[in-house]
Amino acid sequence: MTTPASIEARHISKVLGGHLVLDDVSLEVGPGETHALIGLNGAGKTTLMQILLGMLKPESGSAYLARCPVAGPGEPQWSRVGQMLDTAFAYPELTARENIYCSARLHGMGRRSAGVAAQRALSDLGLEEYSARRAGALSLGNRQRVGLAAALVQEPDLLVLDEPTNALDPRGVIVLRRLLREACQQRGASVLVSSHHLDEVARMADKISVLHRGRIIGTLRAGTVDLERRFFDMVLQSDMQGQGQDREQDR
Ligand SMILES: Nc1ncnc2c1ncn2[C@@H]1O[C@H](COP(=O)(O)OP(=O)(O)OP(=O)(O)O)[C@@H](O)[C@H]1O
Repeated sequence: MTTPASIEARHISKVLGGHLVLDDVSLEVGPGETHALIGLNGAGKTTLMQILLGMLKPESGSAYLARCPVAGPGEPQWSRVGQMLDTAFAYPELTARENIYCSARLHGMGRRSAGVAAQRALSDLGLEEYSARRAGALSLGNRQRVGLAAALVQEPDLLVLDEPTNALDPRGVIVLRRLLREACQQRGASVLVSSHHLDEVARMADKISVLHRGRIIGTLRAGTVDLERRFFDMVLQSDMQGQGQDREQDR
């Protein structure tokens, strides 16, 4: 029996370029849950996602996917994981369909089922008319759609998506929101997304964590009114506390 989906960071700290970019970060995304990570540029969102996906090692703390440590013995079942980090990755020389098909194969699907799944993913993301076009010749938004189709093609139940909507048009945003909702409802997926768009996050996520200067400084409920103001209040308060502590240390 497969373990229920979950994504977990436990007390993760990370130093990059001599700076502490993640400081004791913990969060958990349960099965059937969409959790959004919001924060200003440079807050540490991508770094945290890279650690959760085993692409970077933390200085301390641990990451778990479906309760399995990401580093160490008993690695997670990577076929259950769909991810898209930073700008959507696609082999520029391959067509949209070939990119998505490759992703399905790399996630362990057989030839026939990968072909069927790639066709479905192309259709889900509204990419059919571009299916035979080289990824390198697509617009930014359509390349992001290819990246998302490649992340979703094998119907993963562990999804880590870094700013998945930043190049999408409003129709694409609605489509992605529906696909993520279906993943949660139909296969109990755990979804972690980062975004700068608070109103969009409010529609997509069950829970919102605010990451600021490498620390989780609070959580917001998706239904909260005036999310933007609450976000900035939280950031400002954290900065003021930080300045107060600096002055104490200077004495
Ligand atoms: N390879 C690296 N070497 C040194 N510093 C790095 C490296 N990668 C990231 N950083 C620094 O780590 C911090 C966190 O970066 P990260 O990309 O995780 O932030 P982010 O929240 O995803 O930002 P954005 O919203 O702009 O994408 C930043 O200060 C960044 O400059």
